[in-house]
Amino acid sequence: MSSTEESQLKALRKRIDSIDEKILELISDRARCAQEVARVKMQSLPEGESPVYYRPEREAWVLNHIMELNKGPLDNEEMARLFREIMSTCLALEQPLKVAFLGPEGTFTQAAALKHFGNAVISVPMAAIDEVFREVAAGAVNFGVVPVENSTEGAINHTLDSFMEHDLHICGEVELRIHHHLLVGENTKTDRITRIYSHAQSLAQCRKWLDSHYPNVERVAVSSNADAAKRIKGEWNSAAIAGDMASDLYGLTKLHEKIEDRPDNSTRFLIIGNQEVPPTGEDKTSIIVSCRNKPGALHDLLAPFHTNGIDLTRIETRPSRSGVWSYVFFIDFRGHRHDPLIKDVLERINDSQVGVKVLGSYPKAVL
Ligand SMILES: O=C(O)C(=O)C[C@]1(C(=O)O)C=C[C@@H](O)C=C1
Repeated sequence: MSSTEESQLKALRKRIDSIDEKILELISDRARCAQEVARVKMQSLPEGESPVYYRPEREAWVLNHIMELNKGPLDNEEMARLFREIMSTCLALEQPLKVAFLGPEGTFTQAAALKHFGNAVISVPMAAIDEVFREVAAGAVNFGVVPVENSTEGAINHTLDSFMEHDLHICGEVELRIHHHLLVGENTKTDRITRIYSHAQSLAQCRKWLDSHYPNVERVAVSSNADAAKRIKGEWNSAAIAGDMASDLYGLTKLHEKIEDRPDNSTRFLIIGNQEVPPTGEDKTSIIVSCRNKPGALHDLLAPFHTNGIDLTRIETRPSRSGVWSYVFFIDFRGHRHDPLIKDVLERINDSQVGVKVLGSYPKAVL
């Protein structure tokens, strides 16, 4: 390196050091503000109530605001991710959040939980979707994260069914781009792979790629792709399909990257809790409606949405679990349950159908 380069580097690093010192001071200032916020939340409480530290509507506002102000060179998502982590750490000063997710460690659901809450939360793996619901309902954790739909494979029925059994609120949503990789451990000779493990959904999402690259290799469905990654660590000549988190966690090698059949493969996850979230202006609402099995029932159900100009984003049908109702619709739409037009729709559906349960209104995914 020439002496001119060396002196340029030295000067730039001096500038970086001074900027870092300012950032440090500002982050500490922000953290002290969050501690003050916690104190205010404590003091204004009615008798017997506990403070609500986590405020998804405020977090969505902060992240959207940062993205509006951002002029680069970092792109909006990167900048919001940095602020996501700062807020996560500030919240941990107010209250360390415990978040249950569909485990084991290294699943896409854990990646979604950390994307939504940041890395300062305590994430707790659960063996099944229903266990995540039960853990939240029992108050053992503050929130839960469960997958609800995949762009290639459709609805996650276990999640929809669990909503019928538990009285929990949806407090948020996360969308995650799902990239699958073919992973191997150090004992596997890459030309001798005889088995490929993954979750059934992940095998399905990579079906065409597997058909053309490994048509004669046995595909074994296991309980999660993180479990697949864990298994092959000690096995000879087997591979797993899983994502980055599982690959890093178990120290595996990526033999082929991004092998999902559809490049836009993504999964939507829901945050479940006990808290109702106020409007942000960019919200979604999810409801369950049970209908009588009569001609025109679906038309009658959807008509109020049409007349009030409400944008439906998803509709799923599930068989009803009680013998009384024959089918149940899960409907997502834009807007908040407190918006006048939506209040009106909900009242009209309530009059014409057997039952409506509002699962929650929550900010549209920011990141
Ligand atoms: O504004 C609040 O209510 C806060 O608690 C502060 C803060 C933040 O760090 O900005 C932290 C946690 C909340 O979830 C939202 C925002």
